[in-house]
Amino acid sequence: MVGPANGGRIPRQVLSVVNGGQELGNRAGPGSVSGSDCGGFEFSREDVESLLNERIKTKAKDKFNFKEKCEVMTDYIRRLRNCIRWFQAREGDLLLQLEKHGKLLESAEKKCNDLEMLMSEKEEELNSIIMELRKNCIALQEKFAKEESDKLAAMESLAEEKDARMSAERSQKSILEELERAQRESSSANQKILSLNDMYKRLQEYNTSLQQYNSKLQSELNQTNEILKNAEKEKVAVLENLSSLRGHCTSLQDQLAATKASSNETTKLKEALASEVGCLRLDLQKVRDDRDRLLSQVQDLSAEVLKYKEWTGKSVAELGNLTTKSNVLEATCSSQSNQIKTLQEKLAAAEYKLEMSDVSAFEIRSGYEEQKRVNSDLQLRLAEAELKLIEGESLRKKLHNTILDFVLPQELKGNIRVFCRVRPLLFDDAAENEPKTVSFPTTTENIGRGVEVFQHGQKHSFMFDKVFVPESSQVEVFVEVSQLVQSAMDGYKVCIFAYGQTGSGKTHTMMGTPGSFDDKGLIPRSLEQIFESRQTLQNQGWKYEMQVSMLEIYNETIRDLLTINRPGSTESGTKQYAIKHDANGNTYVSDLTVVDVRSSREVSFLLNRAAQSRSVGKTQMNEQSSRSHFVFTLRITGVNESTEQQVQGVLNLIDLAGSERLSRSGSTGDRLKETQAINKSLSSLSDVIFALAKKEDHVPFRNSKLTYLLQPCLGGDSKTLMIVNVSPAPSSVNESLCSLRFAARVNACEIGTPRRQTSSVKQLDARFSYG
Ligand SMILES: Nc1ncnc2c1ncn2[C@@H]1O[C@H](COP(=O)(O)OP(=O)(O)OP(=O)(O)O)[C@@H](O)[C@H]1O
Repeated sequence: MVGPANGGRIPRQVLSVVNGGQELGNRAGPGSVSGSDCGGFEFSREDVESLLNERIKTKAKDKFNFKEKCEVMTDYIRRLRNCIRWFQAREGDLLLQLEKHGKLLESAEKKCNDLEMLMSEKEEELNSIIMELRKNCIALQEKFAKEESDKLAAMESLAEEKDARMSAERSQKSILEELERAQRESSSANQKILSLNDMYKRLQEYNTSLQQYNSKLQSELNQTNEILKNAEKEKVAVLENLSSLRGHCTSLQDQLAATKASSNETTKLKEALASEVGCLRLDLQKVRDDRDRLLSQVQDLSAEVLKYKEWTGKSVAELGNLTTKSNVLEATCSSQSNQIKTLQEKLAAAEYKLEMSDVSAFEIRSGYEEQKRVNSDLQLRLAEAELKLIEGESLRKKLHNTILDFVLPQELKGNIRVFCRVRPLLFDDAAENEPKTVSFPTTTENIGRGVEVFQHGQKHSFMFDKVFVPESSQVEVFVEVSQLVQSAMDGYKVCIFAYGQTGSGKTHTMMGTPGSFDDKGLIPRSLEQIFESRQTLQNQGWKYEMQVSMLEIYNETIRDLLTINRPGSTESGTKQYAIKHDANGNTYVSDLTVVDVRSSREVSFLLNRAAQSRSVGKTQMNEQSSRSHFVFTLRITGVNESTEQQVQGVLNLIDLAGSERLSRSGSTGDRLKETQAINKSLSSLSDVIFALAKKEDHVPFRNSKLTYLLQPCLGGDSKTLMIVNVSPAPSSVNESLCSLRFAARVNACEIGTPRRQTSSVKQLDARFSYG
């Protein structure tokens, strides 16, 4: 290819032509040189070629577009031609129409002139009307102005009314809201009323069902009481039967033994007689042999005599000798015959005797067999009776611990029950001329349960589970608690404590008068009952082990009352006894002496020993006042191997130190300290009881040794009885009221539910504990 003569460069003007007259300055790439710098040769050949190619491409595109445009234009021209043709065809019609329209236009012009005339007339008319209207308008404007002012006033009043209406609307709205609320409330109240009615109905139904249940319970109770009575009667009858059977059995056994002895004797006699008969038979044989021998001798001698008689020549002397010899022999022979006779008689008698003894031996043997049969019969009946007794006893236990507790509601009202005992007036009380301060209501519902105290002419009434009047004996008090004591044998933790002011009769109630049969207190009586019942239950396969410990809490210090102090030893006084509760709810005191006991006599001995170690002192109110809390604990472990049952009961009997007011007790020095310690621990006891009653999260058991020791009895699952002792002395009325108020609050408490501690024999835990 031949390029331009300027070395392949194309002048800018040429490019401009190629490019359709467009300037290419703005297309210059990097490295291009401006025209002024290069004397008109600005672009390279390649650039131009690419530009040309581009231009060719656009031209080709434009050509294509132009073609399209041509086609459109051709079509357009064709349609225009069609139109022209159509117009040419319609030209005549259109001319005719034009003419018609000219005429019409003329008539219209005419009409228009007429109308103009009419219009001018009308204009005049209208002008007059307008004038009139203007006048009217002015009048109307005046009226309008008036109306306007009226309107303004009306608007103002309207605005006022609007405000009023708004406020009325607002108040209406609020009233409506209130109404709505009231309606809602009313509907909810209605609903409530409905639900209350429903609830009332349900309550009524519940009430009737409760009443039915109550009457059912009552009838069940009556039935159970009947059953209990019958069981008791049966038990008594069985016991009587058993004892008579036992008596009969022992007499039969005695008879049997006597019969056996007489049978032995008879056998021995028979054997002696048999040996005697043997001897006699031997003798007889001997005598018979002798007799035979002698007879043969006599015969020989007789033959000799005959021979001698024949012999006449023999001497007479010799003959005489022989005769005497023969006589002697005959005499011997006859005496021996006699002997034989007597021996035969003796033998016959012995043989008769032997026969008789054989008969009597047979009779005795048959009698013995008969006795044996009767005896086994009796043994069977005895076993049956014992079985019945066991069943009766277990029924008693069941009834006692479920139904009785349900009815006399230790389990319904919690584990604390309260008895009150008012002691008789003592000589020291010196109240002869003073009016009585304590009395007992006699109404049916209060009798035996109510007590009234009069202070400054005002009556204060109290109700407890049981109230003992001054005339009540120790036995009467014990009868009421004996069932509770029995519970300890059945595996319950039982705690009985006496509370009251100093000199009110706590020690009398708990310990009584030592050595007196009638005045024995709860502790010795309980122990007697427990050991008696241990004896009875032994026949049913129960084996009980008892352990005793006794301690006192004096000035917040524990003292072991069973420790054997050598003279001068202060071991017990210095030892630190720690109260511990383990994970199983058992409480024990470290290092405390625990003694195994087998009889109530052993316990009495220990009680005497403890009584000698107790801290007692004299106060203005009591000659022999207990200055410490005395805690007697009997742990009972019973195992029945035949039924594989095991029970663990604890009996805590507590004689609390007397509450007293410092002013009245006349305490000073050590006594004052004692009294303060006593009062502190008693107030801790009341704090604990009230915290439990209120079901508070924290119960201050640790505030005193007494409450910490009794923690399982107070807060746990034990059966607790508080006996509040009251003095009827008018001088003690304030203290009596305090004690009774405290007891009444305790009585109203509902704490815990008693639980029996039973397990299988394998789970036996022999450790000593308080609860
Ligand atoms: N029920 C009663 N019948 C007869 N006498 C009684 C009775 N109760 C108490 N007494 C007599 O009252 C006196 C004081 O009784 P007791 O020592 O038992 O009181 P206390 O409450 O234990 O006193 P303290 O707290 O000071 O030890 C004693 O002489 C006791 O014999």
